[in-house]
Amino acid sequence: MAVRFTETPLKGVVIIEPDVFGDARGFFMETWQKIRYKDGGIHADFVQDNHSRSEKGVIRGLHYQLKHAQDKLVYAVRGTIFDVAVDLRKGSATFGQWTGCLLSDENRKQLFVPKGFAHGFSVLSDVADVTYKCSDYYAPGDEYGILYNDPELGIDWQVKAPLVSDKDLVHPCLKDVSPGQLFI
Ligand SMILES: Cc1cn([C@H]2C[C@H](O)[C@@H](COP(=O)(O)OP(=O)(O)O[C@H]3O[C@H](C)C(=O)[C@H](O)[C@H]3O)O2)c(=O)[nH]c1=O
Repeated sequence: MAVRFTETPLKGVVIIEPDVFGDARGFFMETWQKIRYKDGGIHADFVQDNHSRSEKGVIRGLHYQLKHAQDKLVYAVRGTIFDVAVDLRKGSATFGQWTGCLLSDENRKQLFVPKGFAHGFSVLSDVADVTYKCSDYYAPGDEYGILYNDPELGIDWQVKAPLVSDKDLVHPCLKDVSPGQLFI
């Protein structure tokens, strides 16, 4: 078998299906391997691993960084999330469009979200543990967001009555973001 890399409608956002080796004890999988992922077009040099745990119905996002923009490799170690990327690249043919992918401890898929995209996810299972590799360091002063329920984005998060942080409730809609806070 080989790791499968599948392009999404948003160029650069890639669904990855690593090999999973099951046996009577359980399973083993490599969740990232630099050369193999480079061969698959994932050229990010990751420097930080994150892990967040969320309850059912949580939506985290839509977040992005500018000066310290991060490529992200997202993986649901436990539970099921609907992982979403929104194209914020000025001049992109898919600017303002979104794509989403179910990532779970069943399908063991990953989503690669490159710089230039806002990222967020909703939690469909009782709890979800999400880990993601980032290609730049956390920069608290370089955090930006888009309102998760921006009517023009029309993202179907597949959750009712979402639990969202106060911070995420006050992000602007994409149409209200100043051009200087989008990607060249
Ligand atoms: C992102 C981050 C946060 N933190 C600290 C700062 C806060 O005290 C606490 C929670 O942070 P926050 O509420 O920003 O966490 P999320 O809402 O999950 O943010 C993430 O959500 C979406 C899905 C993303 O893609 C980004 O990685 C990130 O913005 O962790 C750190 O120490 N390092 C970090 O890299």
